[in-house]
Amino acid sequence: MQPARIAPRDRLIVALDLPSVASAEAMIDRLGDAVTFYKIGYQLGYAGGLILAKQLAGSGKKVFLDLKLHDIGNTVARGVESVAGLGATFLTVHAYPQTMKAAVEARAGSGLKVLAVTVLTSYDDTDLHAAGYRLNVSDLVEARARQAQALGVDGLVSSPEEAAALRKIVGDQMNLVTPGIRPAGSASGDQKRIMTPARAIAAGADYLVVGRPVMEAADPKASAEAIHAEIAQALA
Ligand SMILES: O=c1ccn([C@@H]2O[C@H](COP(=O)(O)O)[C@@H](O)[C@H]2O)c(=O)[nH]1
Repeated sequence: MQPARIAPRDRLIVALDLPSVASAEAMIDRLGDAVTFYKIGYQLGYAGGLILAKQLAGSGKKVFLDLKLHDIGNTVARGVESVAGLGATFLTVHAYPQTMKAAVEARAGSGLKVLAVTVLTSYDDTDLHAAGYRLNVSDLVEARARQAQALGVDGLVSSPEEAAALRKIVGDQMNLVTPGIRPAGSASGDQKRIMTPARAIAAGADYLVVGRPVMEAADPKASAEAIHAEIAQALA
């Protein structure tokens, strides 16, 4: 079920959820060769992180820009064109048809892959209903995955809880990228749909996104290496 094309150590994507480029650079130094793939989201992106993203990509690390774009199609397309020049591997957009269509068209010819965020991993059914949706999480994730696939989106962001069902729907052509990863004993924080690294890989996730369990660890490098070991064991 797991695509052989992904190097095992690239399956861990560490979220650089930090307040400044200086703190991110210190963390990258500390993590060294334990991390090959970094995610930059709102916190660091709005604090100079897009320049860091370009430098990281230029230095041989892989970069996931988790910008979760959602706007009118023209604005999304122009934004994606700008992001395509940064050398990132992945960019997120919210899984709305106009947004996904614009992003896919705008990334054509670049190396950038567009990921659609299906339903945020901090949401459960109650949260979705409070936001005005009638569907439950699993049905909305699946409906959005089908739309994303039909529109040519490169991958999906979901909880690992949905990974097995999504694999059946989209096969192995779309990347399944899963936040909501919590090694045994880690605090869940605001995440509501979580799994351990080993269970997420066994469920069919391609990439595991991990932030606080690494960023807040006493020894972040040891934490990342422990996740790699769990991934390797699950793949064996
Ligand atoms: O549905 C989603 C989409 C994105 N994220 C991002 O992943 C990391 C998770 O961080 P943790 O500290 O491991 O919870 C964070 O940057 C989110 O913005 C997500 O959690 N869920």
